[in-house]
Amino acid sequence: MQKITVITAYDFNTARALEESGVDYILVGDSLAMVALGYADTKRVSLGEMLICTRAVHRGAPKTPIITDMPLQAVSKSINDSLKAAEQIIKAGANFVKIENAEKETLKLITKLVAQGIPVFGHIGYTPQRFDKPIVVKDQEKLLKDTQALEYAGVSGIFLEMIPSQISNLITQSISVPTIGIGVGAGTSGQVLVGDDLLGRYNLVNPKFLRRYANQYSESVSAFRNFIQDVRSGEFPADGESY
Ligand SMILES: Nc1nc(=O)c2c([nH]1)NC[C@@H]1CN(c3ccc(C(=O)N[C@@H](CCC(=O)O)C(=O)O)cc3)CN21
Ligand SMILES: CC(C)C(=O)C(=O)O
Ligand SMILES: [Mg+2]
Repeated sequence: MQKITVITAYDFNTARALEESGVDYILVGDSLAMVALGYADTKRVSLGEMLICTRAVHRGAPKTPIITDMPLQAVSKSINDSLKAAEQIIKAGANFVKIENAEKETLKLITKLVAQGIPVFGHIGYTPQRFDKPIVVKDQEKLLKDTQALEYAGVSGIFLEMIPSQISNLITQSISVPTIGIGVGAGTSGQVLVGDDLLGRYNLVNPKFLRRYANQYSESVSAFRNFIQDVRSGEFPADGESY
């Protein structure tokens, strides 16, 4: 089977480029909290902010399946509020919601969402909404139990973040839904990276799992500097560049 590819996007123009690239899924990750909004972590992003980005991505990539993260603020309330939040995310253009961890309350929520026809991806291992800093999660027994519980709850697939590759392989072999890995080795059904990370556009984290395919941050700085220099020296605008 061909591997599944997932890349995050938070805005219209990045979504356009992703749709043209032929990626399998676009993830509107709550990583947008850090990457697009400048918060210190993913915990404080609001449902409203996730909705704005989901709508923008849907406009840019109307044909690509979109997965949107349920923000912590939408899952730490009553189950009814969480259900309403998920409905709003789907109305904004997402095809799936993704929810971190496999605790009892989370499994209950997933079961209800699936029963209402809202497809869900799970996310276990390092789950940033519940941890203060990145760690590798190694409790094989718990991870296997959690995956089975998520599959039973009806998830469409499971994101695995920062767990040892042997455990990730074991999980992938033991369930019938696809696994999407980040920092868990090559044995998963697919791989995900944050789009801004792989473009070299966001350089405030440097995880081992990150491969950079461009250096857009430094390219941006030098393009901005060139403009500034051209304006200051009178090189811009030239005669043909005005009305
Ligand atoms: N831009 C970005 N990329 C991501 O992959 C990402 C986010 N944001 N935000 C949400 C989570 C957080 N994730 C992260 C964030 C940082 C590291 C990281 O810097 N790891 C380093 C340092 C670990 C440490 O501080 O101890 C590493 O070497 O793995 C890993 C995963 C993955 N997700
Ligand atoms: C790192 C991926 C899996 C994610 O959850 C995000 O971008 O928020
Ligand atoms: Mg996330």
